[in-house]
Amino acid sequence: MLDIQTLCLRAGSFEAKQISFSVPVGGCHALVGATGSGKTLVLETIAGLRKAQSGRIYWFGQDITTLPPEQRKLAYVPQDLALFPHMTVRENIEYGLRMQKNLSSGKHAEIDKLAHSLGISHLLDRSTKNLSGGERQRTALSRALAPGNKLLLLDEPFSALHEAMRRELWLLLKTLQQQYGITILIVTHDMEEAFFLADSVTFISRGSVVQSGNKHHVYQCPKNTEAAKFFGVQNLFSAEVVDLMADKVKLFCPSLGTTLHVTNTSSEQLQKKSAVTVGIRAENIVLKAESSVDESDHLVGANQFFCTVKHIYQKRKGKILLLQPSKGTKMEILLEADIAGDSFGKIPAFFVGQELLISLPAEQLFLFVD
Ligand SMILES: Nc1ncnc2c1ncn2[C@@H]1O[C@H](COP(=O)(O)OP(=O)(O)OP(=O)(O)O)[C@@H](O)[C@H]1O
Repeated sequence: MLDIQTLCLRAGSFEAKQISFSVPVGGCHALVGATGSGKTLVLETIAGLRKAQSGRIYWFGQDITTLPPEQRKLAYVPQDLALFPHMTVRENIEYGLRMQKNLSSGKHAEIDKLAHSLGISHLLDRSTKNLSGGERQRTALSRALAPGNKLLLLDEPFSALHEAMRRELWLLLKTLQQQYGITILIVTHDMEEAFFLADSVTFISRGSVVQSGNKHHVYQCPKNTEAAKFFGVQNLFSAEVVDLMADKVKLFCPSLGTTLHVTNTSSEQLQKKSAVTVGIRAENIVLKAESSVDESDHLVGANQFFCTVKHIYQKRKGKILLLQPSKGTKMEILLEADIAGDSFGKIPAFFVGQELLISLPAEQLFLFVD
């Protein structure tokens, strides 16, 4: 296991404090957070390029906190890849083994096999200067894996690549992980990448861990408003607690001009009149078919209200609608609804200015006290 225990570090005026998380052997863990939150500094400290102020780093039961980088038995691929431009692809890949004075004829065969697995056999004698982005990534991964270390640290490895190439390399990385039994710690901004590659995630903000755990749990139960925003809860609004019931909490949300019932929430920290934040993912907003809207508006009640369509964005499949609540506080509050292709049977056409009845299902609402 890679076990990071209460790691503290400093770079200039920036401090990362009490960073703790663990990655089981053979697992993949994603370190995520906004730009400047300290992800690279944490990775560099684990790699041994930066000194920890306090805390411990264990890899496979060994305390590696103070070991020099070359004794940590790990591979590190920095954001800029740091390929040697004056060397060929093969010389780059062999570099680590040469440093370890471990380049036997058997190792040459292993490198050929590794290059084959990474699809760069035909590039081995080329200079790294004119490689494409994807070829550079494959070369950097080969160089990292060649010495046979089983812990791979990757700093935003695929961020500069276009979507199709990124997906191809995700699949390649998964295959290599299984083939070579590698444990991976990856820094990424990209939630899709984190969810595709990793089993667990740690979200850090301003140098502190906000939430760490299984990726599904973190996605389904973000700990606070900041984590919710980061994990894709696009719609977040201030509200006030009106009533606490056994199975739900009743809120009033001025910006939406409506009463909301929220289930799936613990009311322990709540009191009547508590200020809270309520949120919903864009894909969980439900549009009601026009035929179900009664002229007397009797359908409009808790969790259901009319909105006007302000903007429509086309997606590859479906649409994003930006909706203004008709009875809200008339501030420029917009709800983002992500309408999948299969909803079009209900409402065949959308247009700006259209009035729609929407529903925010009580069990899909998040409630935060922060
Ligand atoms: N050597 C340094 N001296 C002073 N400050 C530094 C140094 N290195 C990094 N920082 C600062 O520390 C903070 C965290 O940097 P870090 O590179 O870890 O962020 P990050 O989360 O990896 O960001 P990004 O996602 O943009 O790469 C930033 O504010 C950065 O400017």
